[in-house]
Amino acid sequence: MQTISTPVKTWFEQDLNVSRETLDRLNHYADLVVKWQPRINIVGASTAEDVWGRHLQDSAQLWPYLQNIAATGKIVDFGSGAGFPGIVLAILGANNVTLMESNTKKTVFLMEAARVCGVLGQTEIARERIEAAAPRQADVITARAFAPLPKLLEMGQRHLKDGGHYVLLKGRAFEDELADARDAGWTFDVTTHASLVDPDGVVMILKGVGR
Ligand SMILES: C[S@@+](CC[C@H](N)C(=O)[O-])C[C@H]1O[C@@H](n2cnc3c(N)ncnc32)[C@H](O)[C@@H]1O
Repeated sequence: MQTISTPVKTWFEQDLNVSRETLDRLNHYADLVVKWQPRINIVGASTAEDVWGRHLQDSAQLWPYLQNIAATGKIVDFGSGAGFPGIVLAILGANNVTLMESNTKKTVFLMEAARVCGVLGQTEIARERIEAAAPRQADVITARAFAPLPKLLEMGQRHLKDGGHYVLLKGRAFEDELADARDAGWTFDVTTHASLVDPDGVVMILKGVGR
């Protein structure tokens, strides 16, 4: 079992109000990430020591911004890697999550994680390059540590349905990325919320994206 600090556990139990069963599934997932880490380097080795704080909570902090669409809406997670945030969102209750990941070893891990965590029926694991994949008609596109904003929007618009939006985890360069996206001709309404995990990072929500 991976160590979970008291504040992180309290946040999951009280702020997210997750059930015992969901916490157990997240525990299975955390164990699997750490077990596979030496084999395929799915997360940074140093971050595997605090998989709950660095990866699970970081991903789960998106949940309050997605909860209202998660039952029926389609979430497409770009460059899911080990499943952050896509697998975490499925465990929390998102019913229709597409995990787009081009690396074969990572998609093998994602299949195993989805099976072990009981979310295979809620997830599509797409071993594809996002630029080449068939349009997915997403209600929401999520991404963490995937690509700078102009590139992400370039790839995303084809997969987003009319009226869809982005919910992104962004690091300290988020203001520069917003400026770069505007310089590239993108228009959007943006809201940012301080990250609970990265002192310089934000949850970034982009609506009405166009060019
Ligand atoms: C830095 S990792 C981040 C993984 C995960 N989102 C996380 O936060 O831990 C970026 C991932 O995007 C995947 N990726 C990069 N370009 C891609 C593309 N064009 N299509 C699909 N996946 C891509 C890589 O294989 C890699 O697993």
